Amino acid sequence: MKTIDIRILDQRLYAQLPAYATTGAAGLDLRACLDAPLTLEPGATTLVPTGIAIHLADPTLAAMLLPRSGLGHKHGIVLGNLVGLIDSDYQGQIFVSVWNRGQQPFKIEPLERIAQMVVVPVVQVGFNVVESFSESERGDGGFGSTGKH
Ligand SMILES: O=c1ccn([C@H]2C[C@H](O)[C@@H](COP(=O)(O)OP(=O)(O)OP(=O)(O)O)O2)c(=O)[nH]1
Repeated sequence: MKTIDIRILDQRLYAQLPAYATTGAAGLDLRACLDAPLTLEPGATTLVPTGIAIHLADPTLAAMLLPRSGLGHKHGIVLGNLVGLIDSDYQGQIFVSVWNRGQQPFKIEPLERIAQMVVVPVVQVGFNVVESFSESERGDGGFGSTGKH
């Protein structure tokens, strides 16, 4: 198992520390490190601090921030950037862009689990500039070119 360095920037999270040891779940829940509840109006987006910083260090790793299923499906609380990408050399606090795409105001409580993070492998490639590609079955067909069934 790989380990990565994590800094706890918000003292309140020390109570949650066991959750930052691996649990077998794909995603690590990220908490809204707010001082007071924050109401997000329909259509509004806000940047929420998570109280943690990670240093992946290895360029073949990245972390992705994703919505929590229940919040997204039931309340329309998703990410303003749709997916957040954490670079392997980023060392700052992780922020979540929280977007209320729903119809109702949504109150974010301090330390509420607001999004999740998953560490993913990244293949480092070099680009070989060419004039044309060797033939493939699909060619340039895309965007529904194969029909519905
Ligand atoms: O949801 C996110 C997305 C990014 N980041 C941090 C980590 C990431 O490594 C850094 C830069 O993200 P990105 O490259 O996606 O942002 P950019 O808009 O291209 O800005 P930059 O010029 O800083 O690369 O911001 C977050 O904390 N939360």
